[in-house]
Formats: sequence, C-alpha cells, structure tokens
Amino acid sequence: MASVPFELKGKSVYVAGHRGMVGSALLRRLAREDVKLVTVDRREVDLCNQAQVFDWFARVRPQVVFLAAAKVGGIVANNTLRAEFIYDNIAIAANVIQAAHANGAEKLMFLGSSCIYPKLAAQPLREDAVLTGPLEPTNEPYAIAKIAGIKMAEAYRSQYGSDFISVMPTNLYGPGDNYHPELSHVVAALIRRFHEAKESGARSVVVWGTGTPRREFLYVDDMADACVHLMKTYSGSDLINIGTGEDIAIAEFARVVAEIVGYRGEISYDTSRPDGTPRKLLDVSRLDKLGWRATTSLREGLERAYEAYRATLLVPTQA
Ligand SMILES: NC(=O)C1=CN([C@@H]2O[C@H](COP(=O)(O)OP(=O)(O)OC[C@H]3O[C@@H](n4cnc5c(N)ncnc54)[C@H](OP(=O)(O)O)[C@@H]3O)[C@@H](O)[C@H]2O)C=CC1
Ligand SMILES: C[C@H]1O[C@H](OP(=O)(O)OP(=O)(O)OC[C@H]2O[C@@H](n3cnc4c(=O)[nH]c(N)nc43)[C@H](O)[C@@H]2O)[C@@H](O)[C@@H](O)C1=O
Repeated sequence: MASVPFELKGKSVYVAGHRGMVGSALLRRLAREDVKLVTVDRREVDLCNQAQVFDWFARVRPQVVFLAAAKVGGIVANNTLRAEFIYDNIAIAANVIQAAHANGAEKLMFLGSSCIYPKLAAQPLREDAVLTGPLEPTNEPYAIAKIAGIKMAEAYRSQYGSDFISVMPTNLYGPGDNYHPELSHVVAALIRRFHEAKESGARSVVVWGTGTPRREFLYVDDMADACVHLMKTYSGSDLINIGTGEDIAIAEFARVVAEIVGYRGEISYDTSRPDGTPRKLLDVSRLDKLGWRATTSLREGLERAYEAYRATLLVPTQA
C-alpha cells in the first residue's frame, strides 16, 4: 500500500470520464502536473463492458486512476432512468476498480456523491453518516451504486492492500455541464431557463419544487483541484467529503442565477416537481484538516458558468 505524500510526477494518470464536466476539469488541472495523461474514448472502451475494460487496462496499465466516469443527471434523470443509473454505475465501478487492481495500479480515486448519505441525516453531513438510515427515494439507485463503489474501494484496500480512496463531492457546476431542460442538475437548468426567458422576453420562469430545499454548490475547477490535492496527500479507508461547507435555499439560489443572467421577470414554483433531499450540506472538516479549501465564490463560479453556457450557444450543432 502506497503512503503519503503520493508522488504523481512522471506517472501515467488515467482520467475515466475525461469528456465529462469533472473529467475535463481534471484534465485542465492535471496539465499543470508533470504526468503522462491517459484517456480513452467511450466508443473504444465502454466502461460498462467488462471485456473491453479488462483488455484496455491489461494493455495500458495506468499507474494512477481518477474514476470520474458515471451515469450522471439531476433529480428527474435519477428518478426516471432508475435502471440505467443503478446498472451503469455498478458496472463502471466494478469493472474499473477490479481492472485497476488486477493490473497493479498504484492508486485509484473513486468519486461518490453527497447523495449516499441518508435523506434525513444530521447536518452538516459527516462521512460516518453513510449507511445509518434510509436514502432519498429519487436517487436511491444511483446512491446504492455509489455505495457499492465505496465498499469495493474499501474491500480492495483491506484484502489486497490497494491504495484506493473514495471522495464524496457535493453538487457541482461549471463548464462542461449538461444543459438538458429535463435531465440536468439545477444549476445548468436554471442558467439555461433564465437565459432563454431573457432572450425571448418571457415574463415568468418556473423553478421546480417548493424552493425550500437547501443545496451546497462547488465550482468544478475547485473540485478538480481538491481531487489532485487528495490524491497526493490522502491515503485511507475513510471517505472524504468535498464541498464548500456553505449552502443556500433553492429559492434564493434562483434569484442569484436570475440576477447573474440578467433576467428581471417573475419566478414561480412548480410543486408537482420533486424537492428531493431537504438539505445536503457537507461537513468539510476532514478536507479542511487535510489542507484544502474551496476558493471560488458562488457568484464568481456562476458568472464563469454562465459565460461557459453562452459559449456553447456559439458552437454550431451537427446536422
Ligand atoms: N455533477 C455533479 O453535480 C456531481 C457529480 N458527481 C460525480 O462526479 C463524477 C463526474 O460527474 P460529471 O462530470 O458531472 O458527469 P458527466 O456526465 O459530465 O461526465 C460523466 C462522464 O462519464 C462518461 N461515461 C459514462 N458512462 C460511460 C461508459 N459506459 N463508458 C465510458 N464512459 C462513460 C461520460 O462519457 P461521454 O461524455 O462519452 O458520454 C462522461 O465523460 C461522477 O462519478 C459523478 O457521479 C458527484 C457529485 C455531484
Ligand atoms: C449532485 C446530486 O444531484 C442530484 O440530487 P439533487 O441535489 O436533488 O439535484 P438537482 O440539481 O437535480 O436538484 C436540486 C434541487 O433543485 C431543485 N430544482 C429547481 N428547479 C430545478 C430544475 O429546473 N432542474 C433541476 N434538476 N432541479 C431543480 C430540485 O427540485 C432540487 O430540490 C442527484 O440526483 C444526484 O445526481 C447527485 O449526485
């Protein structure tokens, strides 16, 4: 089992999910490290396909793995594509973790989610709250798959001495987000909806649920920086939460997004849409003790995210 500090320098580093929001932020962050970056296109290796994953790992044998590939989406995606969320996420975690072990990877980081904590766990959410109560029903399949990944990393550490660690990110946002009107997370959904309302002159915008749930939001480049920091400085079976330690009610958040986008109309609430977990604020004291803190304020991050969204509108769509 490797120890800390863990040296990344000169190593081959595989980012699984490199085209996604977190994966692409990891590539930006790792470009500042002296490493050999390794990625593979999903058309060549489908991470749900055990044979393809095992074959690719046996050929490439990456020394370090950031497991940032997953089936990901907002509350409605999680609640409706329930079979895909559990199957894909269990398969990806099982295939990549076993292949990394079988091919001698020195270190692996598994990305879980704050959704793994019980729906009504005490706030802020401490890492030891995992498996202490029932999960939020809208994302139970995703959370169960993520808990399976965490338990695999833990089991490989205890049985084989593998240096596999698990981190639990809060709700993330930033460049590379998914702006699908139904399937996205709240940040991307509201940026798009307020922008379209501003452009069309619409007088009212609908926000889902009651507006009372509280969420914590972390800018994705801060997330990537935290992952690299923890890869170098942390080794252990305990989970590590990654967040800002601050949260905001969805109604207030919607007003901040509207202001940044420049939408001045009304905001209404569709209470037929799910609220999900009432509150999901992470206890970040372990992360803090390990020497990392978020540096991008919510307003600054949202401004950058809005800029990134507008840039996507300039890219011609393929016929
Ligand atoms: N976004 C968030 O708010 C949060 C995310 N997380 C976790 O962070 C990680 C990254 O999420 P995020 O970047 O937001 O998600 P994205 O959807 O932006 O990216 C996911 C990536 O995984 C890849 N992928 C999915 N399925 C497969 C597959 N079968 N084979 C190969 N590649 C696959 C996708 O490939 P392609 O682009 O080719 O489809 C994509 O590159 C995930 O583990 C997620 O659970 C945790 C908490 C919050
Ligand atoms: C990160 C985490 O994210 C997911 O959980 P979630 O925190 O519930 O994510 P969300 O971003 O979709 O919603 C946050 C809140 O915002 C409200 N809300 C308002 N208006 C819109 C809206 O327009 N879209 C969405 N999606 N939500 C809206 C919505 O009702 C909810 O109260 C997991 O499934 C899982 O994927 C996961 O890991």
